[in-house]
Amino acid sequence: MPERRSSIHDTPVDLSGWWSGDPAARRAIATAVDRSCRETGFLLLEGHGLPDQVMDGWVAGCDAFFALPPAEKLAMVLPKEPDGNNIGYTAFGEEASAYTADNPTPPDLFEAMSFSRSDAAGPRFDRYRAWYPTNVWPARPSGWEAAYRDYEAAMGRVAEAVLGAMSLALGQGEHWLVDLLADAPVSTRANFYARPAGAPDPLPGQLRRGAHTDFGVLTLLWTDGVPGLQIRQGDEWRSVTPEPGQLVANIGDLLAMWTNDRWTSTLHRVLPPPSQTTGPVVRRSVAYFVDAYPATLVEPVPTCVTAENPARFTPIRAGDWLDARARRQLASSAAGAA
Ligand SMILES: O=C(O)CCC(=O)C(=O)O
Ligand SMILES: [Fe+2]
Repeated sequence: MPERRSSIHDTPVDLSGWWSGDPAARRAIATAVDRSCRETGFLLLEGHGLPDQVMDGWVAGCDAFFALPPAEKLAMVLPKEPDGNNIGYTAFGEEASAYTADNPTPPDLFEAMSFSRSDAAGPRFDRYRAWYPTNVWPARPSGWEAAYRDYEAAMGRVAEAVLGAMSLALGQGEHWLVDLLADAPVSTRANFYARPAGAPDPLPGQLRRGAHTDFGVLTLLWTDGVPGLQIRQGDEWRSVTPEPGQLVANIGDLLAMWTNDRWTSTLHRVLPPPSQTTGPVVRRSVAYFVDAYPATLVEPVPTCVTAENPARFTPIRAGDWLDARARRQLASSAAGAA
């Protein structure tokens, strides 16, 4: 039976009109973004301007890193910041995303490597330095940091366009989110989901990535096209499988709060390969997370609050929200674990 794909496949959002600056083209994109954000909180992006060779260069470095001997990768496990952003290597079995949604499960079947924005200099960042760690690069693969810089700059432009369209859609003027998030923590996480040949089937309830919502404002996701990502729609899980060249965008908890739930922060997960798969199945993804400056107060915007739909959230500082959510995803903090 063909897997049930999400309706977002029928209505990808084409950003190509954004780059001309034409106000009518920008408004049309904002309308499309608003529709997708209301319906699913997930968008497929085309015309996003991220050059293939930039993404390919970055992903080639990620592949080379994950292929290193385990000891070399484990040397990149860095101390966890109790309040702040974490960079470095996440070993297989270290995290379970579903804990953040109050659903204890066995650990997720992935490893990851995370990086922070590399332009966070100055007093405003120093005040919250733990949220803006300085990236640490392994000796191998060579050239990976340079590839990151190119990727980071190009993805930053995509994020600006999407945030601009979102701001217009919310009736706030196109610079609203871009300005509000100029100093936000931004992180990139390369995910590597390896199932070696002959691996035992996962434990009951064990996924490549457990069901969770993203904590921040906006996530831009590249995947290699290998299926697995699903989003929750009513009572169903629907598959999201971008075509080559498409990016996935989804909103996180903080934007759901800012929009007073006009846009939803949708539960999503990554399934393992079908049981009794004998050969190896690798899946790779790269997530670019835009959060919000820790001191920023997040509260429903006036354009999303009416007499019939009063504010559903009390104001919360972004840092308090992000920190509470991040603490819960370490496997060791699971309900019932030590
Ligand atoms: O690998 C994927 O497709 C999704 C990863 C994800 O949800 C995340 O990193 O938050
Ligand atoms: Fe996610």
